[in-house]
Amino acid sequence: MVLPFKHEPFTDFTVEENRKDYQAALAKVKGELGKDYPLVINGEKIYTDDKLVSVNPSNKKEVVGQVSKATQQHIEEAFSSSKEAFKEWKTWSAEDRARVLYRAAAIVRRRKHEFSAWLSYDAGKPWDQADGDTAEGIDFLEYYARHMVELEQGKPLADRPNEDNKYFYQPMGPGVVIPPWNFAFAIVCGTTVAPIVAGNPVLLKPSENTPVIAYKLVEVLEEAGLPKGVLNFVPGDPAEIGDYLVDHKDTHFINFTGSRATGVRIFERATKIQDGQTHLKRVVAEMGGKDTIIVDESADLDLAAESIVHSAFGFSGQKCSACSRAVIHESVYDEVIKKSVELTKTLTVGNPTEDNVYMASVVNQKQFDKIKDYIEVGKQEGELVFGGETDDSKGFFVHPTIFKDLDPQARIMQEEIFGPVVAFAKAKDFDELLDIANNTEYGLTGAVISNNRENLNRAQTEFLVGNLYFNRGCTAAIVGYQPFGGFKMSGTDSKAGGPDYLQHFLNAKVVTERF
Ligand SMILES: NC(=O)c1ccc[n+]([C@@H]2O[C@H](COP(=O)([O-])OP(=O)(O)OC[C@H]3O[C@@H](n4cnc5c(N)ncnc54)[C@H](O)[C@@H]3O)[C@@H](O)[C@H]2O)c1
Ligand SMILES: N[C@@H](CCC=O)C(=O)O
Repeated sequence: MVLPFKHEPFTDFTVEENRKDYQAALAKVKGELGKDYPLVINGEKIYTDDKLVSVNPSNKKEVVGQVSKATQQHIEEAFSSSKEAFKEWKTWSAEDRARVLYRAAAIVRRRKHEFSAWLSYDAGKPWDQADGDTAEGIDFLEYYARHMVELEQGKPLADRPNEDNKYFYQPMGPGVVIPPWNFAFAIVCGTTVAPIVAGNPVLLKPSENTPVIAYKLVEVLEEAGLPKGVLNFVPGDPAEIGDYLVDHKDTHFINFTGSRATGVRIFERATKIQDGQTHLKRVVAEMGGKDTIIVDESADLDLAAESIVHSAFGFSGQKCSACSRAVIHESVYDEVIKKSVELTKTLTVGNPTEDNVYMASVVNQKQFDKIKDYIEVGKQEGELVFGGETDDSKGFFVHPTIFKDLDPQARIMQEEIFGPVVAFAKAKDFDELLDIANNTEYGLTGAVISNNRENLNRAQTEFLVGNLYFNRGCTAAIVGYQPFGGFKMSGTDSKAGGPDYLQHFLNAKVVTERF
């Protein structure tokens, strides 16, 4: 019997036994570091000489694994295998496809800390963040499986005398999944299994930063009974195979999550019809954010500081949902900054493959350098009130950093930093709080900390973001509870983990019969 969907509980690391279990998982994974991982095409494991090397971002000398790189020739083979696999896979009932996902969820659940430990190594995730990432992956498996079974019933239509109308969904064909590194299990898993459970074969090109944990998902799905060719694993250099995957005539959909620059490039390229292409490509592109928490004069100021600090610095701000702008009513501005600084002082920074720290390193040298540059920009544009330290001698460490007195048009108020940097700005009334919140090209998440119902009601329609939160932080959406996706240049508002998501990978069909 399949129980109703309920999200996977998080691990409480204040419990000694849970801490010990996590340390045991880290030790197990440490014993498996440095291995070689193959491409997987039509179920066949292919090792190439050219490799992506994944290192532990908190200890950059430690090699997590080496993953074979796919060439354009491998992509051709993967498309052939997908087209062949589609013939069978599309005939499976939704229940049978869903069972593969339920089984995969059970496998991951049994090995939950092990998956999270891989995330601590491959993506530099602190324990609670890794645990949340793995739990979200399990949720995507459980949620999309149930939802596809429901969707297979189609939707009701009006009927007339002597006429029967049916509305139902059919899979589209092979497509490409291109995820980011920052939810290296959850987003890879969700963006892959959604089109698969809908009946489509997938070519998965994981991020070059976190290919090892992506391979672990491929292993699990194979163990769960996914037929060969339905999921082809084609890691590689995006400069060599990115456009090739997107442009390919056999690509029916591109399920992309990542930066605005890459998303826009994919969106544009996908509109060009290639020789031999017989369909329009669908593009799901979930992109960056410049997310704001606004605090009015009626707010609980401790709650405001807690919401800002945890949304800004959880996983070192490397979430599309992270709070990078705090816009505060002038009457409570100084107090909220003071409380935020006090709370930030309590956060620990270290190596999550050794300790249960609040923050770890950022993902790589490129991100480290970029964030460091933004900290210098912030010093010119505003006043540094806390943090600013960086150290890349062993890992890519950036300490939590707070700036105040920013002009709303300042670069650090407008550009996505994707690091542990938050900028405070002041507003004179609720109109100005909302104006500043909306003055970016992004529209992903936001939060309002307020006890004024009129202000909350206004924000509901006037704060232009896909995911808006009242009296809590702006991160940590949960599958089935807060479907996720952004407005404006944050993306196509696909609402991952929600009731409209699978339709992005399905063709709706109407059949009418006259009697
Ligand atoms: N909106 C969301 O749901 C969401 C979720 C997570 C991350 N993000 C965003 O993702 C970004 C961070 O992730 P990232 O650094 O991996 O982003 P990125 O754009 O650099 O890379 C994302 C993916 O695109 C691939 N890629 C790069 N160039 C490509 C090309 N020319 N063609 C095809 N694929 C290409 C990469 O290899 C990777 O797999 C941030 O901007 C963050 O806000 C958004
Ligand atoms: N869904 C995640 C963010 C994903 C992007 O990085 C959240 O809600 O915090």
